[in-house]
Amino acid sequence: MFDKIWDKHVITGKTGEPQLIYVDLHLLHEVTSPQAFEGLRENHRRVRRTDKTFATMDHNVPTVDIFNIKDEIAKKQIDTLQKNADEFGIRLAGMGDKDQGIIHVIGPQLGLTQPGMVIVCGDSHTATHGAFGSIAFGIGTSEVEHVLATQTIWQTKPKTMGIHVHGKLPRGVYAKDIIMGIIARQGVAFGTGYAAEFYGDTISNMGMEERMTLCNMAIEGGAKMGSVHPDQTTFDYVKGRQYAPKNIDKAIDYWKQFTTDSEDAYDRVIDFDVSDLAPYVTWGTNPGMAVPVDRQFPEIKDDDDQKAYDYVGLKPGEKATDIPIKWAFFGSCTNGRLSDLKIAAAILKGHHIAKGLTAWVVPGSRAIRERAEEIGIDKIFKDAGCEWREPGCSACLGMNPDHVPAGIHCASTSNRNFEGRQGAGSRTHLASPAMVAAAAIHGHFIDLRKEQV
Ligand SMILES: CC(C)[C@H](C(=O)O)[C@@H](O)C(=O)O
Ligand code: SF4
Repeated sequence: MFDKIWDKHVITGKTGEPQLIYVDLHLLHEVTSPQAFEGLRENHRRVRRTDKTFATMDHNVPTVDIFNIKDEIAKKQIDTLQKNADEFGIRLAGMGDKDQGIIHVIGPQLGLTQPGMVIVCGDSHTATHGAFGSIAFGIGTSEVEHVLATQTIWQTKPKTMGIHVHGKLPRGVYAKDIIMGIIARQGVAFGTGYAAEFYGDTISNMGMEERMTLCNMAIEGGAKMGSVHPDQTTFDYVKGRQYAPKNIDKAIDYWKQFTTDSEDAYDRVIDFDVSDLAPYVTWGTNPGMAVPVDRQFPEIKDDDDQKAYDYVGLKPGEKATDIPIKWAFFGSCTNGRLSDLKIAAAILKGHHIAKGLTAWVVPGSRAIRERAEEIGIDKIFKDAGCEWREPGCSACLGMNPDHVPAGIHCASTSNRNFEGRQGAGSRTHLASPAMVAAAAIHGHFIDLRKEQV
C-alpha cells in the first residue's frame, strides 16, 4: 500500500535519495506555522494551493472561556494564524467556528482526510490520518514553509513494517491497549525509519475511530507514520462528509487499489496477538514504560528507569491499581472522539467520580461536543462530577491553562506521559477512555476484564 501511494506522488528523484513528493492535503495549526508564513512574506511568495490547505487553532485554546487568552505567547500564535489565513487566503476553522477542533480530529471529521493521499502537518500526530490508508506524517516548520510555497516536500522513502494484529479483543480492552501493548513490548524506538501498516482480522473488525487511535500512537513507537488500508469501513466513514468527493463511487473505485498484496512487500513484520491482551497503563515517563494492569511495575534496569520512578513517585513491584489517581483527563487527538466519549460515559453512567478527584472532559472538536450534547453524554459526565469543556488540545500538553498540578497522578486518555507534559511536576498515566473512566470512579485503576465498575 505504501509503495503504491508513494509512487503516485513522486515528482522527481531516485529511490534511496530524497525524492520530491506531491502533497494532497496540508493541515496547519497555530504553533508550527507562524515562521513558515513569515518566510513566505520575506520571500514574496504566495501559498500555491490554498484549496489543499486547511488550518485551525487547537494547542493554545482555553477550554473554559475560549476568547479569554491570558498567556501572551498563546494569544500571539492564535492571532497570527488568523491574520495569516486572512492574508494568504487559507481556509480556517477559527476561534469559536463550528468546525474548530484538534487538527487531527477535524481533518477526518470534515472529510478532508481521504485514502490514497499524502497528508502533512507541522505536528507529529499527523500519523492519525494514516488510518484512512494515506501516507500521513509530521513535518518541521521549514518544511511547512516549503509545502505552503510549492505543495511538495522532499522525502527519503522510509522502510515499511507490517504489524499483523489478530485475535478477538477481550472485554474491557481497546485499540489504545493494542498500541500501548505494542510499544511496551517493542520499545519506543522499534519503528524508527519505518512506515508502519496495521493489518489483520482485529484491524478489519475495528471502526475508523479505533484505527485512528492506533495510527495516532504509532509515532510514539518511533515510526514515521502508521496506516491501515482502506476498506468498506473507511469508505462508509468518508462518504457524505463536507469535503468528501462528490462522485464518491468513482473515488471508491480509485481508493480500492491501495492495499498491500503480500506480506513479503514489508521490510519487516511484527506479530501481535490480542486475544489475551490486558488493559495497559503507563507507570513512567515515556509511552513504553507501561504494564498490563494486573502486572507489577518492573525492576530498575538503568538511569532512565530510576529517573522515571523518582519523577512519578512510584516503586518497582507496585501495580497500576496502587496509583493514587486524583485527576482524570478525557480528550486529545488519541481518544477525544465521540466513540471514546461514549465508552467513557457508558462506564460513568450512574456513578460519581471519587471524592477529591478532578475530571476534565474535552471533546476533540466543537462538532463532537455538540453531537455529544444532542445525545445527552454531557449530562452523564456532569452528573458524575466531571467538567464538560470546550474543544482543544487541553491537558494533553501544558500549552494552555489546563494544567495538572505538580505531584498529582492523572489518568489520561492522551498519548504522551513525558515529564511535565500536563504541567510542571504532573504525573501522567496513559490508558484507554474506559480505564480512565473506571479510575475516575474508584480513585485508582481497576482490571476492566475482571471487575465491574
Ligand atoms: C506542538 C506540536 C508541535 C506537538 C507535536 O508535534 O506533536 C504537539 O502536538 C504534541 O503532541 O507534542
Ligand atoms: S491533542 Fe495532544 S497530541 Fe494531539 S495535537 Fe494536541 S497536543 Fe499534540
